[in-house]
Amino acid sequence: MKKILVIEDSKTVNKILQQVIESQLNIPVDVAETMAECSQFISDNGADSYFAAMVDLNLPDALSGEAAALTLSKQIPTIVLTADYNENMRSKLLDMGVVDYVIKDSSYSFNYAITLLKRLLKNQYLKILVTDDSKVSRQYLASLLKQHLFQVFTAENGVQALAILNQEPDIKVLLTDYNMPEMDGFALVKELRKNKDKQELAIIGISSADDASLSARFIKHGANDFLSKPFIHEELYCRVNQTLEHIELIEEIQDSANRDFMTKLYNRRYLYNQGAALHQHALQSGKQLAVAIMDIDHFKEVNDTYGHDAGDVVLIHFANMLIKCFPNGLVARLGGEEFCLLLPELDNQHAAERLDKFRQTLAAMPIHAEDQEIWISASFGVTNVLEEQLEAQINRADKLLYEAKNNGRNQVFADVDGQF
Ligand SMILES: Nc1nc2c(ncn2[C@@H]2O[C@H](COP(=O)(O)OP(=O)(O)OP(=O)(O)O)[C@@H](O)[C@H]2O)c(=O)[nH]1
Repeated sequence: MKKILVIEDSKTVNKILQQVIESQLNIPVDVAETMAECSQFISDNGADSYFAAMVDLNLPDALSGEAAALTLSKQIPTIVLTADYNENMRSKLLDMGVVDYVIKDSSYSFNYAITLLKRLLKNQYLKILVTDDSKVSRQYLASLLKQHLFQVFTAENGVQALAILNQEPDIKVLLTDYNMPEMDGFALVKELRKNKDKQELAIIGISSADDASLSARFIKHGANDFLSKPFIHEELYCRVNQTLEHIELIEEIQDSANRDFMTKLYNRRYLYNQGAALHQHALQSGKQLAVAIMDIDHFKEVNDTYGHDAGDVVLIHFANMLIKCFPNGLVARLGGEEFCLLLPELDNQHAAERLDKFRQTLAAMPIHAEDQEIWISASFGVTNVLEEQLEAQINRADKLLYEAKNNGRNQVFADVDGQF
């Protein structure tokens, strides 16, 4: 795992940074108090072993930012820590290619530094497309975005941009100029908004034209935001980061609305929405879809014997085991101690065998809760008879579960011609 290199002569500051980075980001930290130590770390471990560096601008043996110049020369993304701020220093640092600078004037500064690192960690997996007919602007934008570790693609006009977006459908942000040959920025946004909403693809319009109405027109065509040329580095980063944070926040809200708060499994609503798509796909493609319903046996007794909190631990344990054993399945908590599992492209014989293995593993080891050992078992019903609607198939699996319960519990009932 790559590390963070902190170069800071104040023991208090480097201790705080190390502790916060390791606890919040779970990333190991090397601390150097001088430029000489920093050099040593890099030559001992290799620049490649560092994900980023946080560098104090004034060190005892490097009074004017030489340590930051060193880490930048080794291609280590660098965040500068400084005690004071002036305009001259700001533009000098940004021209050097630092990711950003943090002014050490309050405890909030450390939060800001950690937020920056979190952003960089996410950016390395995010794809951005820059569309501009001017080669200079395109390359300039691309190089600024690469400093923040984005995966950057470039296009010369709207037509090329559409082709790239077709090949790379997970591009998350498009930065587009307005005036371009073949297809301008408005036409591009209009075309894209036919099937990609603001969540799926964020669009930031850019133009140097002196028309003040461009920003509003870009947004009315469906852009998320707008940037006027010329802009300073920080404005670009702020706009891109703010747009991404907005999208990520909505994704978080959507995700929590789709999940059961306690087990973190998907909830009934998500299962019916997402499962319906899997079910339709199976119907149309003639592929298999196994649907299982499962229920912990005598769960009321677990609550009555060990308490409700221990019951919660059992439910979480059961959910985690399901996720671990069926990583490719859609797992949901239907409510109480009842769960549902959808296994695409699996015939019922195999689905039943895998569930039976899960059943045996579950029954073979105790769960530790409230200083006690709790032994549980569960019953299962599973069917791959594709009914017209998913709900009907779930009901069918539920009936098989009912039979498993009536037959003595701790067993799997499948409907492969009743042969399992
Ligand atoms: N701890 C805990 N208990 C819950 C939760 N949701 C439901 N329950 C309990 O789950 C128990 C379900 O009991 P029953 O429906 O009688 O079923 P059972 O005891 O598992 O019996 P069988 O299903 O017939 O084997 C009830 O006691 C509920 O209070 C929860 O979120 N946490």
